[in-house]
Amino acid sequence: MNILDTIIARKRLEVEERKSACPIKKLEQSPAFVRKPLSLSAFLLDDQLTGIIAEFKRRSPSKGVINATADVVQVTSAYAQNGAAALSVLTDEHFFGGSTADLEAARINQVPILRKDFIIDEYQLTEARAMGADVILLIAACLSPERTQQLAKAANDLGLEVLLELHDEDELQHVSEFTPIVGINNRNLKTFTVDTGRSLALAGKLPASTIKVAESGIDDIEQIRIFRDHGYRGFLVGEHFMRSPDPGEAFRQFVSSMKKALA
Ligand SMILES: O=P(O)(O)OC[C@@H](O)[C@@H](O)c1c[nH]c2ccccc12
Repeated sequence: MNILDTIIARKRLEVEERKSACPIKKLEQSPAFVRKPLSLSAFLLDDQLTGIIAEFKRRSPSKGVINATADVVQVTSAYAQNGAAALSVLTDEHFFGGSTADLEAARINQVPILRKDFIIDEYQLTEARAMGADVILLIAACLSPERTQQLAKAANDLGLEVLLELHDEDELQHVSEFTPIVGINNRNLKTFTVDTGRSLALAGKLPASTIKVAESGIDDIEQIRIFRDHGYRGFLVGEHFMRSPDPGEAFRQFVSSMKKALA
């Protein structure tokens, strides 16, 4: 079994446990349920912002512990105050050290929040809405095209936007009217190999109207310039900031150099 299969197998059990612990009706009573979600598309297309979706990630199966001490409110607030177009917050506990509480804490910020998790069931969409997320991730590598469409439509019906994550050309069939924002993950979730050429290779194969996001392995401004030249409007960056003892400050410095370099 590859790592993605292992994660999904565990996720299925977790979701069943969560369903019995907290019925949908209860999730729907959460205060976050009545707020109007923010639009990732609008924030990504806002030229005053950077296009960066800045991630809060404590650890990962490929890298182990990335940052054991970072404070979610401090870091995500620094991201938001320094031009992040959106926040990505890991909510998977077992493999990434994230939690619902992390996302709820990040909600003090007025920028879109992506619930970064492995979504396989409608219940997780209601959960995402209840914890205050604006956007959910759907990973083509662990869903059939039909299932992707169903989940994307259900997410839209709940007022959530979707970031559809693809890794290769075969997964293009997952794209539908419900997924106008597409991320190309440079990391293969089955083998962990990272190749930023993935985003470049797939850029031209997406429908022209797609809002494109380059994901993973991004650690310098020159890469962002190249992605932009290939039509990318979004850049999902985690480790490069989280690796720093002060990820918020690392983000601020990155953005300041980026403004100078890309002015
Ligand atoms: O830390 P990086 O290399 O900057 O990558 C961020 C993000 O793209 C990565 O965390 C990610 C992309 N898709 C995922 C799916 C699940 C978990 C994590 C991810």
